[in-house]
Amino acid sequence: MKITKDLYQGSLALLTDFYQITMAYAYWKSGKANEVATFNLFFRKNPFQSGFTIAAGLDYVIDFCRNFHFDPSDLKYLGEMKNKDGALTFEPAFIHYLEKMEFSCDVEAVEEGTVIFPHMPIVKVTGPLVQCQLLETPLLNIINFQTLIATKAARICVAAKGDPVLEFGLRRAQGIDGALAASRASYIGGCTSTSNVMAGKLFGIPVSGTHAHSWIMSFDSEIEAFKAYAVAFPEKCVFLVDTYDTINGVKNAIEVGLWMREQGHELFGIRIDSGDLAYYSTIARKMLDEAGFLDVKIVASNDLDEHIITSLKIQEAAINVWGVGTKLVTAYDQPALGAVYKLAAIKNDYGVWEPKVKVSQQSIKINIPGRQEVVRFLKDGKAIADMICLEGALDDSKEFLIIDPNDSTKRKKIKTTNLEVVPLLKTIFKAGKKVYRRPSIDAIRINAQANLQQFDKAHKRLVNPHIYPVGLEEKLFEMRTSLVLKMKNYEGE
Ligand SMILES: Nc1ncnc2c1ncn2[C@@H]1O[C@H](COP(=O)(O)OP(=O)(O)OP(=O)(O)O)[C@@H](O)[C@H]1O
Ligand SMILES: O=P(O)(O)OC[C@H]1O[C@H](OP(=O)(O)OP(=O)(O)O)[C@H](O)[C@@H]1O
Ligand SMILES: O=C(O)c1cccnc1
Ligand SMILES: [Mg+2]
Repeated sequence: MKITKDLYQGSLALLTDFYQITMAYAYWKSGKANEVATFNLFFRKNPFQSGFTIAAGLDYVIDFCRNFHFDPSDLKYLGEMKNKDGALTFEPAFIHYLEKMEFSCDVEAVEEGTVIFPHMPIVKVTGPLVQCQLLETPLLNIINFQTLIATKAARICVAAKGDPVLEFGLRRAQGIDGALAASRASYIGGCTSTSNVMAGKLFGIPVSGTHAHSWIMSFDSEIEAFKAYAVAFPEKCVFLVDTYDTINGVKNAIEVGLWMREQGHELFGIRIDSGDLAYYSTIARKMLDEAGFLDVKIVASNDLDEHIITSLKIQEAAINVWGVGTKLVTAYDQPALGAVYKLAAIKNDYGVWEPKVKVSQQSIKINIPGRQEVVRFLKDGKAIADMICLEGALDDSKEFLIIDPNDSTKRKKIKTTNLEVVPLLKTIFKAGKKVYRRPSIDAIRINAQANLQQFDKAHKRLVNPHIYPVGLEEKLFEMRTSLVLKMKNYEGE
């Protein structure tokens, strides 16, 4: 069994819900497969009651689209599929059609590391209806998870106030790919390194780590264990001090630190992994300082998240580095983002785009119809509002009224004079050809930090953040309202 060896290489086309294939077949059979459509990928609520979200996963989406094709083994599997009555599920001519299918869509997307908000298209796919449809599930699978984890990591880093955050999640992550994708997204969100060596190799993320309790337990004494570790790693050596008795462990770390100093080496840090982290870190700091180890770092771990880190900061815990695993990579308090992928427009026989809407009893679930753009308005480098508008709206006017999609009484006037207007959607594929240069993972991480800098700290507050204004441009709002009313009448409500 090959586990991840072939992942992201060759065909991943069957990594989709069966209904995408059945729809593809039915589109093909009814002659609709090549109608041109636009789908938008967006989410409806920031995760973790956060005031912001960090986009991640586009690099996987690019790989997925570039490799989009059906392998002979995929075609065989689908071609041999039978209904209960024994008849083939898909006609051979459809299997042949899939064999010849080449990715030919336009893709626009928000770059990874960008701060994003509910309702805005994060990925916009335009192309043959059948291809757009087949992309729904894999695109959601990729973007939902990585965006969720990048956001969790960013929140943890906000709590850590600039201290390094080491991602330690592999052992508790959701399987192999969950772990790899989580390490990548955590780094984008601001973590300093991962403990996952494979993620280090695959994505070029720095790897780092300390040692486990088992290392200490395998020796007759803690001192012996520390010394042996220092011999193996005289630089950047971190001792785990809580195997038997934390205060005694710190004493032993100091003793071995002095011994290292005699050999011309400096102890880098200690790690505390249990007990009251505020209490023990404060005592450890005092002991280390008094022994002349002012630069020795104190690493803390053990079920940390943004809220415990905030609490430890308030308690003035003497912690310099945070090791965070389970609650980061599993997005413990909200395990899914809930982004969706909805049809927004179809080109009619006359080549004119027709907006499409899905009506719902819950107004938050009504999608935004039509071909859209998203822009961010910056004033003196600070983000003041985002606008979702119909394509071309920015060419027509310098003044806009934006309206909250969920509450039409919330409105804001924007005059673009003196504002920087930043379009958020970048062209990634044009007619199936990649036109976007993929940034390095470090550039993406820097982009996330730079993006977060543009937002007032009120939006980054971890609890009850101030809601950042994102509105529909007036004409789009009105078009949406009238389309919803029309569709409701049509359905006789
Ligand atoms: N001063 C503190 N303020 C708030 N939370 C803390 C503080 N110190 C530790 N914590 C958190 O409290 C929880 C303690 O968990 P738990 O009681 O399971 O661990 P422990 O008994 O200290 O360690 P272990 O079970 O690993 O030996 C952890 O989530 C930890 O991060
Ligand atoms: O707590 P997390 O945020 O997931 O960070 C990773 C944890 O993994 C390690 O121990 P492990 O949990 O395997 O054993 P322990 O519970 O005995 O410390 C490490 O010492 C941390 O406690
Ligand atoms: O390197 C560490 O200290 C580490 C790695 C994984 C999990 N817990 C701790
Ligand atoms: Mg643990």
